[in-house]
Amino acid sequence: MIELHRLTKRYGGTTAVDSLSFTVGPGHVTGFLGPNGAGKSTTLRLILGLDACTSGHALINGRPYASLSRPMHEVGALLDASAVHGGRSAYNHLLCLARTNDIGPARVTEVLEQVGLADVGRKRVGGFSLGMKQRLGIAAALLGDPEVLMFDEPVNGLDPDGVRWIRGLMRSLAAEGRTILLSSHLMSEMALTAERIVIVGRGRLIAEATVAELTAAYPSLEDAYMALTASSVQFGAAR
Ligand SMILES: Nc1ncnc2c1ncn2[C@@H]1O[C@H](COP(=O)(O)OP(=O)(O)OP(=O)(O)O)[C@@H](O)[C@H]1O
Repeated sequence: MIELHRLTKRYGGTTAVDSLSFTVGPGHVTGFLGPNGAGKSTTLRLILGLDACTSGHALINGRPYASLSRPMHEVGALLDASAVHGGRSAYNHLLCLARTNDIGPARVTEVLEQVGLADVGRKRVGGFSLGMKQRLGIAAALLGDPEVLMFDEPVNGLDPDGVRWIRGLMRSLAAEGRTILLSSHLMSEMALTAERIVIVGRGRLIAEATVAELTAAYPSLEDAYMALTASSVQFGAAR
């Protein structure tokens, strides 16, 4: 479970996350939506302790990230697939991560197979396509077999086969009773993958509802999103 209590982050005069409170429960995929600059990535970074919050707090299974003794066993995340050392092989990249959390090499082989990278595991990550790097980032998130998983735009760069694979993976991880928070701008994918939706705009909570509730109230999830975020879009192009 992920719990946010009045989470706030200011960067100078910019309030990226503004007193944000919501809970992400286990057993289903929760979609995390919002316009560009709404504060989604900042929120994910705050949950993972990669950035210090200004006030409020975020808890993973009831505890702040910093107090988790073996964090990869509790929470896994894909935030930025390109944040990998290009000179290392996929296998070695994962092995380095695994060692920091007492995870053995057999698990590295297992997750490489799970994400479809077993055949290129010994190749340098620098030569990987964006889609391959996304798969590697997902493998890293899965390494510790965590109960809580967070993915920021995981389908970026994936081919249609990969997009379908991600959809199935997210749903099966949720069906295993895990807590899945999935950030994406692809409404059609979100409608097929998520059961619950959290929408933010300008750092604030706009809506928290099931996909079924939103699609009952609006013609589609995309229509619901457009209506609910209409006054929160900061970077709309001239029409
Ligand atoms: N390190 C930082 N320093 C200063 N401002 C930042 C920093 N990180 C984020 N911001 C600002 O915080 C706000 C929220 O950004 P964030 O990246 O969290 O939004 P987002 O919802 O993930 O956007 P997108 O959908 O475009 O990825 C933006 O105004 C952004 O410019």
